[in-house]
Amino acid sequence: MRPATDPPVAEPLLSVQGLHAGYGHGEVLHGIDVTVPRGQVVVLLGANGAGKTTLMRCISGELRATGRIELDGDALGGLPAHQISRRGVALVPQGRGTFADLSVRDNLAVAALQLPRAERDVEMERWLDRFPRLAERSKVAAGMLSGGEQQMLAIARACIGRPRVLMCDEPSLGLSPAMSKEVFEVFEQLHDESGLAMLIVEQNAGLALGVADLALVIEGGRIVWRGTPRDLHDDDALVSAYIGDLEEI
Ligand SMILES: Nc1ncnc2c1ncn2[C@@H]1O[C@H](COP(=O)(O)OP(=O)(O)OP(=O)(O)O)[C@@H](O)[C@H]1O
Repeated sequence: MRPATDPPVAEPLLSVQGLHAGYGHGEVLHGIDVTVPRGQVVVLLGANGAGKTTLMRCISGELRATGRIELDGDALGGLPAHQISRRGVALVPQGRGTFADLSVRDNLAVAALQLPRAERDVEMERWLDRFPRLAERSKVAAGMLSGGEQQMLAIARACIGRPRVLMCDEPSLGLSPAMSKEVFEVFEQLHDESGLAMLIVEQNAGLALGVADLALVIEGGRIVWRGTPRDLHDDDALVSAYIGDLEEI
């Protein structure tokens, strides 16, 4: 494994420097540096318990941390989660974070509340057009949707506020291989259409690296490797530790 040195990167959009965080007295992240360049997709790989979710929770303002978190040069550290979301950082959490008892349409309506009133309906319709399966089920409670439909709804909810960075924690968790592929196709389309920058945590490394511009490996709360998917592919130790099946790259 080679040292975690920075390869040349495009202009940073989201930048995390020297981040320390944990729960109670136990530190989980020990000085994390992560950059999501403008218009790029970054995939974060790592074993269970390495700190991936914790990092996303810190960036989204759910968990306090020390260190610097900046979006386009503006400090986000210390801001409450709703303000970080308004600045343009959206998180699709593990477990999707939709309201199970609300209909698909109402889930979108709640997410649209962050937009100016005049734009809410248009934006909701845009996302229902975008996901015809959600449009067909717009009156169905989110809790009654399939896992894949719930994931699409969660992505639509996150995107409705027009984020500048979309973070997604284990989007394929519990989904069939076919549905996981569909979710990653959505990421690819979103990225191609609008150059949306993304930070994705995903266990299915083959699938995630297929859409990634950059990959990071986190171990024990430290970033131990960073590079392109192709670099990762060439590193036998990393492949056997984190990937196994590279057919998707
Ligand atoms: N709410 C919490 N309270 C105490 N410890 C926690 C809490 N959440 C996570 N941890 C601990 O922090 C460490 C990092 O957890 P985290 O969920 O960030 O890892 P992860 O890389 O996302 O793993 P996974 O793939 O299992 O979700 C683990 O040791 C975990 O047990």
